[in-house]
Amino acid sequence: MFNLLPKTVEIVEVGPRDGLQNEKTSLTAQDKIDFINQLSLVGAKRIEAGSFVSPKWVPQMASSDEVIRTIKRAEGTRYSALTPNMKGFDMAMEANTQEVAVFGAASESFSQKNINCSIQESLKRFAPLVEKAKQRGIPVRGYVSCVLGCPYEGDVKVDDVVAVSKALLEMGCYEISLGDTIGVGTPLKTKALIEACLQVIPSNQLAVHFHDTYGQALANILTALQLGIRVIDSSVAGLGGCPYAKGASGNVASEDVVYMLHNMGIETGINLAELIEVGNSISLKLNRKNGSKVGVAAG
Ligand SMILES: CC(C)(COP(=O)([O-])OP(=O)([O-])OC[C@H]1O[C@@H](n2cnc3c(N)ncnc32)[C@H](O)[C@@H]1OP(=O)([O-])[O-])[C@@H](O)C(=O)NCCC(=O)NCCSC(=O)C[C@@](C)(O)CC(=O)[O-]
Repeated sequence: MFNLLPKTVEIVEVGPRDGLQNEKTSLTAQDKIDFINQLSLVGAKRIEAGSFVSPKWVPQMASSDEVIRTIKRAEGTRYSALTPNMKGFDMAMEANTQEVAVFGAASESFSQKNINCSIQESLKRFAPLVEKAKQRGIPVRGYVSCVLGCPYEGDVKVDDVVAVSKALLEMGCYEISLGDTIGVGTPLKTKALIEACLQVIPSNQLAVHFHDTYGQALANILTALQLGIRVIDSSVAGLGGCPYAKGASGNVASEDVVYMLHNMGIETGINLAELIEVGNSISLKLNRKNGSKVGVAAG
């Protein structure tokens, strides 16, 4: 039944960005630096460390510059940041960011609410950014939001997701992360979506990014694994959500994903016991309930 399962999976820890961007308590730059350093120490190999977006739109990410400059970079770990436009990209480069991500959407309304432009305009905005990144040897990840539903439009067509994903790939993004922004996806819909994306994107260039609003994320991740996906985004303690997707809960908790994978014999390079400690401590710092079932169960 599970004959396609891999020996290893890459976890992209998005807690310091997707997690913190939607928390009511804004952390100091030093708190964020400590948090990211702890994630590096537990063995996270890919960490989304910040976001160079307008501080008027997302004040929680305002200190990304200082954070990325100051974190202690572990050997073999990649630290990335979101960059919606050239201004963000230039700021990311000044902070010596190793990898950046552009973020588009498969829904027009979400694109407008999130980055204040249409899908086509966003692609036009990203193209010179990706070109500049290529010239500097900076890898660019491409996010597509609302792949399984939109907070403003409801159902989203699979063809629309495929079209934006293909455009980002052809532009030069090395990996496309499919975002179930409001966590409405279920396994059969996930399967149909990934199968359609695999028609135009090789499995080693696809990642999945599930929010856990309806408790479906692990089932969807298992579905993605069986279809050959090997890169999973998650957020320690299930932090966060998207400020422009009302009602969206946090990402699937990293602890829950790592627990599932390790117990299926799939390696992540992450020390689960230490990750649980990081999840408990950041939850305390943010004065919120730990959103990881594994974190809570392990105490
Ligand atoms: C994209 C913009 C900037 C357009 O915002 P805009 O207002 O259309 O931009 P603008 O070019 O007209 O500039 C307006 C002001 O913003 C400044 N500005 C312009 N660009 C930047 C920048 N990069 N960094 C800092 N400042 C910037 C610019 O300098 C100017 O400053 P002012 O003259 O008013 O003082 C805005 O809409 C924005 O910042 N949006 C960010 C939204 C966001 O961060 N959303 C959350 C991340 S996406 C997400 O969570 C989904 C994901 C990725 O996780 C996957 C999933 O789950 O689906």
